[in-house]
Amino acid sequence: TTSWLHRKRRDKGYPPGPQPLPLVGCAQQIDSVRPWMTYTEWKVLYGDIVYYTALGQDAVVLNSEKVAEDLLEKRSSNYSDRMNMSIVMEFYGVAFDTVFMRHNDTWRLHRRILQQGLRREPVKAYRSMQAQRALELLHNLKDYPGEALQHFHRYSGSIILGVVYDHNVGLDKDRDTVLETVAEANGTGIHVVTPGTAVLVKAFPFLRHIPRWMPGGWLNAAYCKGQLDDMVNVPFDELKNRIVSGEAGECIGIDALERSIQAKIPEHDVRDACGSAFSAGAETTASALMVFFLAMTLHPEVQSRAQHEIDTVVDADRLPTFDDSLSLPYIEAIYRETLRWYPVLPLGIPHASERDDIYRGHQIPGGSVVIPNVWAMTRDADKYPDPEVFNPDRFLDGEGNVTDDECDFVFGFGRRVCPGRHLVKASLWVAIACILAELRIEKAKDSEGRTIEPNPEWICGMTMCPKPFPCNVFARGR
Ligand code: HEM
Repeated sequence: TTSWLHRKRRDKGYPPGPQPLPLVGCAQQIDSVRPWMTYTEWKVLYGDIVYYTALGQDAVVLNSEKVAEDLLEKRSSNYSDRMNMSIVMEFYGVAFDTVFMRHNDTWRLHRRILQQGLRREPVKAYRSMQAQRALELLHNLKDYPGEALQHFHRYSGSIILGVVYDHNVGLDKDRDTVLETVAEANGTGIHVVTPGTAVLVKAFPFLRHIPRWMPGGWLNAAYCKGQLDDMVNVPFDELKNRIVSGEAGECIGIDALERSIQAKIPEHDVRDACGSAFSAGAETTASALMVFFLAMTLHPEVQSRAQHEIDTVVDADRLPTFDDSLSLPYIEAIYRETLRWYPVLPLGIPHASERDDIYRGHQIPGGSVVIPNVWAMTRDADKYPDPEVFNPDRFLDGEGNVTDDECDFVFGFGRRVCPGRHLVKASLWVAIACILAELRIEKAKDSEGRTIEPNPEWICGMTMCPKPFPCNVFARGR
C-alpha cells in the first residue's frame, strides 16, 4: 500500500515529505506537543517546503521566510484562507473569531474594524494608559514575584479591555468581574481551538457531547460556547451601557459603533471583531512577557547592560516611556530577541489555500492547510548564528544601532498579518523597559543559600509559554 501511495503522490508532483501510513497519513509521525520540532526536522530531510497528509487533510509546511513570503504575501489572493473548522466554529462558539474566519466578506469587515483603531498612529493614544498599567505591573511583581504569569495576564488583558472597550480594570489587584469573565472564557476557548482538535472533532463529531466531568470533558461544546458567548457579550454590553449614560471614553469599540451606523454594518460584527482582539492578544502578550522574564533570570549580564543603558538615558526620577525607545537600542534589541528566542506562536496561525497552485515545480492542492514554521525561521543559523542562545546583540550593528531586522515574521504574513502588532510592541516594550529600570530579577536560592537553576519547561498548545519557575525580584532603587 505504501509504495502505491508513494507513487500516487509522486505522480501528483506534491512537494517532498514523509511517507504517509494508510488511513492516518502522517499524523503519528508528528510530535503532538511540539509539532514545530517535527516540521523543523523535516526541513533538514525534505527542504523549505514539505507536503504531508494527516487524517485526510493536505498540509504544506513552509520552513523558511522566503517561501512563506513567496506564497502567503506575494500570492495572498490564494493563501489567505483558514482551514475549514466549521464544526468547531459552530458548536464551540468560535464563529465570532476573526482569527479563524474563512477568507470572506465578514472577515474583510472585521479586519477593517480592527485595523482602523490598531494602526500605528491611533494606537499612540493609549500609551499613557499602557504606562499606568506598567506601573501596576511593577508593584505586583515586587509584591508577588512568584505570580509573574498572572501579573502578565492582568497586564495584557487590562490593556486590551481599555483599548477596545474603554473598560478600566481597577488598579492594585482589585478584582474585576469583566476581566475575570473574559479571561476565563478565553482560557477555555484556547484549549479547544487548535487545528488538532478541529481535525479530531471533525473525524469524531460525538466527542463534542462528552460530559464535562468525564476525561476529555474539555471537549464539551455547549460549555465552551456558553463561555465564549459571555466573552464577546459581557464587555460589549457594558460599553453600550456606558455609551447610553455618556461615560464612555475613546476606544476602538466606540469608533467602530459610530462608523457602523453610518456604514450600515451590523452591530454583531462590531461586537465580534472586538471580542477577537482579546482572544488573539491577551494570551500571546502575556506569554511573550514570560519569555522575557525567563531570559532575564537566566542572563544577569544582559540585565546589567540594559540597566546601564537606561540609567544613562532616563533620569532616575521617572520611568522610561515609549518615547525613549529610539535612545535605548539595547532595550529594543532585547524586545526583538524575546520575540525570536521563543516565539509565542511557533507555527503562526496556519493559513489555507483556496485553489490548486504550482510553486517551484510542485503542486499545492487547493484546500491545503499552509503552515508557516515560525520556529524554523527563528532557528535559521545563517541569519541567527547559535540560534538557541538568547543574544540581543544579533539585532545591533557594529555601531550599536538596531539593524533592519524587526523579526516581523513572528506576526504572520500577508493579508492575515497580526493587526495588533503596533499595540503589542508598545505594550511589550514599555513593560520590558520599566521592569529593567526598576527591578532586578535573580535566580531563586534554596534554604541553604544555593542558587536554584531554572529548568525551563513549556506550556505548549497553539501558543508556547514558559511554565512558572522560581526566581527572586528586588527593587533596584535607582
Ligand atoms: C506577542 C503578541 C502577539 C503575537 C506574537 C501575535 C501574532 C499573531 C500572528 C502570528 C497572527 C496570525 C497571522 C497570520 O495568519 O499570518 C495573528 C493574528 C491576529 N492577531 Fe496577533 N499577535 C499578538 C498580539 C495581538 C494583539 C494584542 C491583538 C489585538 C489587540 C492581536 C490581534 C490579532 C488578530 C485579530 C488576528 C487575526 C488576523 C486575521 O486572521 O486576519 N494580536 N497575531
